[in-house]
Amino acid sequence: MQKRYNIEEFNEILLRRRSIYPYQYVRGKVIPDAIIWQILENANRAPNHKQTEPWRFCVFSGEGLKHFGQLQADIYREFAADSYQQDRYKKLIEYPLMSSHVISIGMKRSAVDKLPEIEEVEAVACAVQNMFLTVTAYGLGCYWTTAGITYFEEAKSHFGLERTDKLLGFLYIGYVEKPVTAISKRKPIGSKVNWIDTIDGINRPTDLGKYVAHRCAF
Ligand SMILES: Cc1cc2nc3c(=O)[nH]c(=O)nc-3n(C[C@H](O)[C@H](O)[C@H](O)COP(=O)(O)O)c2cc1C
Repeated sequence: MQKRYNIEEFNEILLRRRSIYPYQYVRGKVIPDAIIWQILENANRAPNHKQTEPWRFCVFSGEGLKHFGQLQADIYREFAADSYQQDRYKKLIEYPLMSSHVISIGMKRSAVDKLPEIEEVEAVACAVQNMFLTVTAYGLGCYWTTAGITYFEEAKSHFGLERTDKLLGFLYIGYVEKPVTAISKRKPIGSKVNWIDTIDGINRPTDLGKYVAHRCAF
């Protein structure tokens, strides 16, 4: 039999995972490298079709946060064209400085003949969720942003990515100033699930959503 884990604790980590933003972090409080490496190790355990391991990360910490902030602001100013906004430029410099670490999230495309691109993107998203849950389990905060320069072709090379690769955003991480206790708003899972257990394939109404909501209400 497979090893059993503490499922209540695991469900609690999932339930409590929230996007927590840099203005909610304790400024200047630095997460130890060992924890950041564990977060990265857990990313590396994500499922991936054809074992391409497409996730690529650049970690920015310490003075590197200043470098990253200025870099993304400069790229934004140079290439944003008509969508340029001065307050966005300022935020791109300031947000990294409120964080302990920023990690760029990249997809390295290696299986052009073997896999549709979306499957390599999906594998990276699984890696990010592993990071998110690890951050939550450590009692830290993070959020994934695709704002700013994420989809700028010109940004890729600064994060070790080439033309066929994709920049998928940035994970900002920090110690949380004031605990976030509210759980995330979601419509019931029952409203998004068809459950078929009849030979004729006819869906029957299910109270699964209610069941899950009830189980999580502790
Ligand atoms: C791929 C992706 C990109 C996101 N980009 C942004 C973003 O650019 N700015 C932002 O404020 N939040 C961003 N978020 C966070 C979502 O807004 C957040 O997950 C959502 O509001 C639900 O809140 P929760 O994560 O606390 O459950 C992003 C989330 C994902 C998955």
